[in-house]
Amino acid sequence: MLMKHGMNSRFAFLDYAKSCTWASSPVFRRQQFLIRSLGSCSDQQTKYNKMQATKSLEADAENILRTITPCLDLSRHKGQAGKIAVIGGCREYTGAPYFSAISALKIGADLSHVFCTKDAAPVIKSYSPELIVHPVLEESYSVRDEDKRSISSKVLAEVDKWMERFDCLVIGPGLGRDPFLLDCVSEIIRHARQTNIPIVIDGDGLFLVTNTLDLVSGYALAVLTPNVNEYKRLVQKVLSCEADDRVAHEQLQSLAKQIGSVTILRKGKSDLVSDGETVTSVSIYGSPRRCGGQGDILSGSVAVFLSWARQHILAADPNSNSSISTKNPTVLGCIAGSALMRKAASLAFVSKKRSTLTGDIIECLGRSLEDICPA
Ligand SMILES: NC(=O)C1=CN([C@@H]2O[C@H](COP(=O)(O)OP(=O)(O)OC[C@H]3O[C@@H](n4cnc5c(N)ncnc54)[C@H](O)[C@@H]3O)[C@@H](O)[C@H]2O)[C@@H](O)CC1
Ligand SMILES: Nc1ncnc2c1ncn2[C@@H]1O[C@H](COP(=O)(O)OP(=O)(O)OP(=O)(O)O)[C@@H](O)[C@H]1O
Ligand SMILES: [Mg+2]
Repeated sequence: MLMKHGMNSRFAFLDYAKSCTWASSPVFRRQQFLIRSLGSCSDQQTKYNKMQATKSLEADAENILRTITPCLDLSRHKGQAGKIAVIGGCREYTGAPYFSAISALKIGADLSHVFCTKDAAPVIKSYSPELIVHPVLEESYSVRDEDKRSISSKVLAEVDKWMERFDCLVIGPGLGRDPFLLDCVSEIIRHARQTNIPIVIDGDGLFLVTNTLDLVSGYALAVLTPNVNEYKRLVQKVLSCEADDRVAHEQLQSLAKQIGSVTILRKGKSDLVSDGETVTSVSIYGSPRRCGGQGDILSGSVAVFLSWARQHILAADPNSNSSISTKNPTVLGCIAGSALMRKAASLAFVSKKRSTLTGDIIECLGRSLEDICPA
């Protein structure tokens, strides 16, 4: 019907449809949503056709994971398999940055740093001697108003000393929502962009970015990993409507496009990944256990695979037939990170069932990668 009349008569179409029972059908409501979200520009018909044609293809996740994971080679030196930094960890949350940073190491990164508040640092250090922990962030309660400017510069200088060494930053696990701390983290994001360091934004980092979209808008090396709540807030803010599962793929694609250049990994029963151009799903494995902390594992996992995907693409023979080397590395990183996290969760669930915790899943990361891509 819509195609027959063309988009010029879309309002006539809506009027007609409202008057019949079909107007209350899910198909009609879905079309209405699409039409509204297209705006009123002249190439609506093309846009509409494109959106109708948007198919979320299930990713060939294991193949991607196998292709981008670097070989273990005696000639390589420390650091070449990845240096990751997590910006997060405050008085309330010390588990989240730990889960993210330790997951990066367990998957195969060489070094994993955590930049957190002074209170959180000794706690995070006590979980593991493997992590390099920097107690540099400050929350409002410990800073006088007159000192805010100088402390903010100090925080930034501390992080900047290290910035260029990192292959990827994960911003947000257990960060908290203190306004002064978030202001400092905004500056860290700006510096990461200037230095072209990829960033994975999760947890409270998404709270910050949702309220200040400019921080990531137009940055192709930014990945957002929202859970259900975080996704709803992003959709409300950016698309001015409610998240709607009936048009999940189109909505995700519009969201990524509207924010500009970023890649979004929407977590859920199936993980959906879009950079605004394509939408891909990862539905393999997974577990029915929903303990907190699995998203933190995912953020560390995506950071490592994103770094490996970039390395793989840089080293790829331009004449090779591998279609993977022509893909967006942020999308590849999301697909591989998601698949590995879901496989580890399913393995942990087989042995731990209802008592599966995040630590159990982390313990399964190595075996999961080994099953797919033997060392
Ligand atoms: N062991 C740990 O330290 C863990 C810490 N975590 C951290 O906990 C923090 C919060 O993550 P969640 O996954 O719980 O985040 P959610 O956004 O899913 O929920 C946070 C809380 O905010 C509430 N909320 C919903 N909408 C809101 C709005 N518009 N404004 C303010 N609050 C709203 C929710 O009801 C919920 O109670 C993050 O920093 C996250 O990284 C989690 O990763 C879980 C594990
Ligand atoms: N219903 C589901 N079925 C299967 N897997 C799921 C389901 N929901 C989420 N997951 C998987 O769990 C992982 C974490 O997603 P989740 O939505 O729990 O993140 P989160 O809320 O940010 O976690 P965190 O507690 O670490 O903050 C994702 O990789 C996703 O694939
Ligand atoms: Mg989370």
